[in-house]
Amino acid sequence: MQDPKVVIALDFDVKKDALDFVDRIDPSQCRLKVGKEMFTYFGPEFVGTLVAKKFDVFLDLKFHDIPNTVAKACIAAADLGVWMVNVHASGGEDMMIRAREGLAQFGQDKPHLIAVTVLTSMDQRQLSQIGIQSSPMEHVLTLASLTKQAGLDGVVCSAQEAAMLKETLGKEFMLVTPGIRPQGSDVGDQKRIMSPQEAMQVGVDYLVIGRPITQAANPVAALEAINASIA
Ligand SMILES: O=c1ccn([C@@H]2O[C@H](COP(=O)(O)O)[C@@H](O)[C@H]2O)c(=O)[nH]1
Repeated sequence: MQDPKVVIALDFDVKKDALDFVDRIDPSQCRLKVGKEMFTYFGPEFVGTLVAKKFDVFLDLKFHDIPNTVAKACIAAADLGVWMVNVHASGGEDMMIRAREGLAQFGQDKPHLIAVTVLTSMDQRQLSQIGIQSSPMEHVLTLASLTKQAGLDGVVCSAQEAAMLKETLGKEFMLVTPGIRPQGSDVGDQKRIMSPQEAMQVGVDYLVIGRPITQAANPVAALEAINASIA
């Protein structure tokens, strides 16, 4: 498969379980995401193991700190050979610019740099609890516009905002969407969700999918079914 669209969120808490799963899948069929849980348990060495197995790895640590610290963290991620790294857009334009500038030294080998807008687990009620009165759609647009202005490659958003963002910010601006739920799967803590097929139809570039695959009775079959549904 050229350019696999599914990025599996490998949120395992036992390294052997994760590696058993990884050994049953092919890098041509999906990419892998390592987030805060696995990175905290198993560290950079685990990321290196996945890279050595030829997987494209999205290191989803959502950096959010002062510009100098975030730039150096992004450089450390690039040193691991990851395909994609991210920061929080709410860290501001200066922080995002410094992160982008820090990665420039990697030339053609630099990872994609994207920014998280509004977490897919958040809805209008939760936004207003943290003092944001705009709708999720409006706030995603504000943060995605700032991200584009800072020269990053794209954003993490929900698929519900994809059509609006592609229309406003252009087709080249990459959209990476968690909160993907195949019909009938458990929604869990996600609020702004969409099915894999619908997400592809509205222009999403990469679908981040965790539990609907990793906690399925047969995770490999679950991945195959999703890939078939979006082929
Ligand atoms: O807005 C965001 C940003 C990141 N995530 C991460 O994606 C996966 C989703 O896993 P599921 O099991 O498919 O819900 C998870 O690792 C999150 O940390 C997100 O969900 N929303």
